[in-house]
Amino acid sequence: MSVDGLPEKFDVIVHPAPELRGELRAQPSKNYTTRYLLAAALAVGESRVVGVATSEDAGAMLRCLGDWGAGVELVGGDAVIRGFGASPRAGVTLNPGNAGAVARFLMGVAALTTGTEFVTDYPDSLGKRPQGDLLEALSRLGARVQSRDGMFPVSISGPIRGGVVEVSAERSSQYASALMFLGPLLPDGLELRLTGEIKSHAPLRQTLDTLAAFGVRASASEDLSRISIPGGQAFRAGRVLVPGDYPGSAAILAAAVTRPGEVRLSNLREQDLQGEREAVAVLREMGADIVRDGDVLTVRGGRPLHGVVRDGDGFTDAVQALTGAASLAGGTTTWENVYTLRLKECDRISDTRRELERLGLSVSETQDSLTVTGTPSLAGGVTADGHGDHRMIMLLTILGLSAAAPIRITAAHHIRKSYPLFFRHLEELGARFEYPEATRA
Ligand SMILES: O=C(O)C1=C[C@@H](OP(=O)(O)O)[C@@H](O)[C@H](O)C1
Ligand SMILES: C=C(OP(=O)(O)O)C(=O)O
Repeated sequence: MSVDGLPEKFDVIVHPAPELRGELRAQPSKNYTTRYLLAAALAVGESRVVGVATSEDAGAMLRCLGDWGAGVELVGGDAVIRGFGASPRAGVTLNPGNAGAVARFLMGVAALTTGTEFVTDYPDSLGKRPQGDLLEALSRLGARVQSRDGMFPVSISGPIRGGVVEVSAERSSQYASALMFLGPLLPDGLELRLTGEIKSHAPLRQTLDTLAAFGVRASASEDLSRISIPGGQAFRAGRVLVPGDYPGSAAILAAAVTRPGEVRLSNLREQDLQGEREAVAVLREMGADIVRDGDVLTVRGGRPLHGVVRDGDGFTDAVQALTGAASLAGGTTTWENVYTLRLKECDRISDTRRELERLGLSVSETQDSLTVTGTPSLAGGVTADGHGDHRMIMLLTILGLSAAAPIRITAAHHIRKSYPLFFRHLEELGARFEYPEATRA
């Protein structure tokens, strides 16, 4: 039984919510869960990752680390990891499911082994996402690499010594993060040169933060184009606490600002490297009433909102949620510099335009931007395609709560990739859902 108690595969019917009211604790951060679990496995000895996420991506990381030889035990809400240090088991086939960051981080570390295979049971999602930039960097460092045109399935064989290497950061920051986990364990370390226009700076800083939390030395230029990681280091086992998750909470906040009522969301620390923290400022700029008291945000919903023009790259995983608010706001919103959204679980620019148009909204796109003109009176009464993408499902749910008639979202169980309790949390606030059998995989 999954943590949400819902069927294995389901569509969701989202009923209009007259108001949202109540208190929630933000779920554990996706990005810190994946990082802390990996760093714990790269340490020798026992680490405790306190309050890990229960999502599919967290499960994928735990499963792969276990397959590589780490001891993995879930104790209450914590993960106790006995690490394999610099010696993950060779000759293993890993399946990271649909988890992009997990897949990329593990592919970097695979250069420590004399051979690791990567497969996915999500050929239409992770299987279509590009891995070439990372594979090229590993290959230039001397690893033997095979792939299907830079995509899954992939095989990587080391060992390698390290040194100076360029890696493109134009399509994803995850390639550079992957090398940052590998670098300290190589004899010669890594001098990373990030090429192209660097995207997603925030997750790179979260990786640096994680290395520091595990006693690993690394230094970076201010613009992150040069990252220097001395070799021959060890990750130091210890105890780390996973902070609250801003990307998933952005969806709760967007739902709360667009309905009448009052919602308190705790466990969201103010000083945090998650870029999606900016969702709070963006919603305020749109006219939302959100007040912070320490780690608690209080939203008084139902205020009229207006559109904004923003560079979305700094809060990439909150763009879908904020598009939910923008779709219900007066005027037009544009997210600029969001090309990388095309390379996520679905094409979050074109697929979003299609779904919003199906709901009667006026939307346009360029190669690297998305523009939506909002409406305070959404008709609903349609079936929308969740595109197997948790963040698309969050966006459509936000709209369903405000539409005049219910919206059905296909294959809504994919919410579990990052936020298994999303519907349950909204139910606690008064929302109403039905969970009929899924009409697609
Ligand atoms: O490093 C990470 O944990 C992540 C980096 C981001 O990806 P990109 O760097 O591809 O934008 C983000 O979208 C993803 O959900 C998690
Ligand atoms: C894009 C995402 O995840 P990943 O790249 O880790 O699959 C996300 O969480 O929205």
